[in-house]
Amino acid sequence: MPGLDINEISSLQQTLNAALDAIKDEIRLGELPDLSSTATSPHPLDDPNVLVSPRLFEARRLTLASIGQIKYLLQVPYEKVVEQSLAPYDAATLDIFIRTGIVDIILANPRGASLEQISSDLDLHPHKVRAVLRHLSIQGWIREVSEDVYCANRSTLTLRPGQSGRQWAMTKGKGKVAGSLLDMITHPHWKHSTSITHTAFQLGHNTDLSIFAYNKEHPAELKQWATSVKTLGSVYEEALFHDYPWKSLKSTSFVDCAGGQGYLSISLAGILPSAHFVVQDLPEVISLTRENMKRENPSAVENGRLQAHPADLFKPQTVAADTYVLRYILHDWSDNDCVSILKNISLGAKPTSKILVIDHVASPAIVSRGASADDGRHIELDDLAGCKDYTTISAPPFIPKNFGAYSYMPVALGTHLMGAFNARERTLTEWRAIVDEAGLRILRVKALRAKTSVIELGF
Ligand SMILES: C[S@@+](CC[C@H](N)C(=O)[O-])C[C@H]1O[C@@H](n2cnc3c(N)ncnc32)[C@H](O)[C@@H]1O
Repeated sequence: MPGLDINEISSLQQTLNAALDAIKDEIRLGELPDLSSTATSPHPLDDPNVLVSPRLFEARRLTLASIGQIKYLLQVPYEKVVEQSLAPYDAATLDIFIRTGIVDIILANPRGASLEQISSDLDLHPHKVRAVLRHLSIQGWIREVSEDVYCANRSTLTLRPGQSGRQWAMTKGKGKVAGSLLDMITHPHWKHSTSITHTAFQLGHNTDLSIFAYNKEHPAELKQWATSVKTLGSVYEEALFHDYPWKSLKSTSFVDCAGGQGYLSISLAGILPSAHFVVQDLPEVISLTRENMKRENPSAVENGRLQAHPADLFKPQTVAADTYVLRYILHDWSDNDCVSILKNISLGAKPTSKILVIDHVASPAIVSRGASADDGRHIELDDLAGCKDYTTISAPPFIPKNFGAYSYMPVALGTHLMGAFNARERTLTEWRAIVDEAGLRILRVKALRAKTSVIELGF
């Protein structure tokens, strides 16, 4: 048939089948429960802090990437345009689901909540509630078990109060930034600027302030923003502690640069009992950090093993430590600012110090007809059978190097970082350019069973 690349569809089918076989195999070997879309209790695969085997982790990446590529092969382009232009309603319906309390009613009724019950309990119009619920059903947030009766599923569980999904979703503002992105990148005076005060954030919020200065003036928003950022760290904590060899660093002193409310250092203090930690951040954040530390580990605060001090990333580092950690920091800043942050750390560091950058390492979206990997290695799914140490596989033919649809979250987050900070997620080539410019070296990059990696820097 003209235009139909039979090799491509056959290759993707083969990749998808192999990935699904590996998932089934690993579920059996790991004695994990079967996956079910009707289950109402979480599966170990649902929690990023339950570490699944490296082969299972990679097989899931590959499955989601293959499904994405198959969809792009088959979907009618016009319908794809319509679907994508309607994407703001994906965010809007999720927001309505949580903020009106519809999700809580559905969660409280394990056999299903009827449209009538939901509408009358919340005093909302049933036609409007139905539109929202149908939208959410086709995206897998709930199940319509009989006409107009809705049940929770495994995805709904992350929207329970206190859960990471709900905490992330409660931070507003992405719509305003996205709505001003076109004006930002075509702005007559700002279009070539990389300043944090020349972004869609300023245009969408009608302010001159950077997102950090704006949050300082809006303490409730600062608290909510900090809570959602915290989820990005806490959901990948097990992967970070397990897949990166913290103990072999033999480091006794850490500075957690722009460490926010100190959660990373609080957790690291638990696994490295003889190390000392200094968390640095802006003065308005450090008071929250101190409260957290006292609540979470009072004895480490009393004996000085956990400290919090105000410090500016753009001033010379004053603490000499074995290790400096920058988690989710450099992706908020332009290249020049990143170079300046790294140079300022270097001013206080020892020649033997290391700097650990914990951030996403993006890959280009190149699709090749042969398997491809960033570093020239060739590792297939079955090479990971029985492996305990995590390593990434190479992208098979017709799967993008960045695993395409699987990378939606970091790629979209990168777009948001551009709109909010004039920053971005970087590829290894881009990381190298910054590190070279700062007079440092990349010692190694350790991928994690997460959306982030650890980039180890030295002098
Ligand atoms: C995305 S949060 C990351 C927090 C923390 N590293 C973590 O992983 O949870 C960015 C942090 O940078 C801090 N920050 C922004 N500008 C700063 C500056 N000039 N000096 C020090 N900290 C700064 C913010 O207050 C915020 O806590």
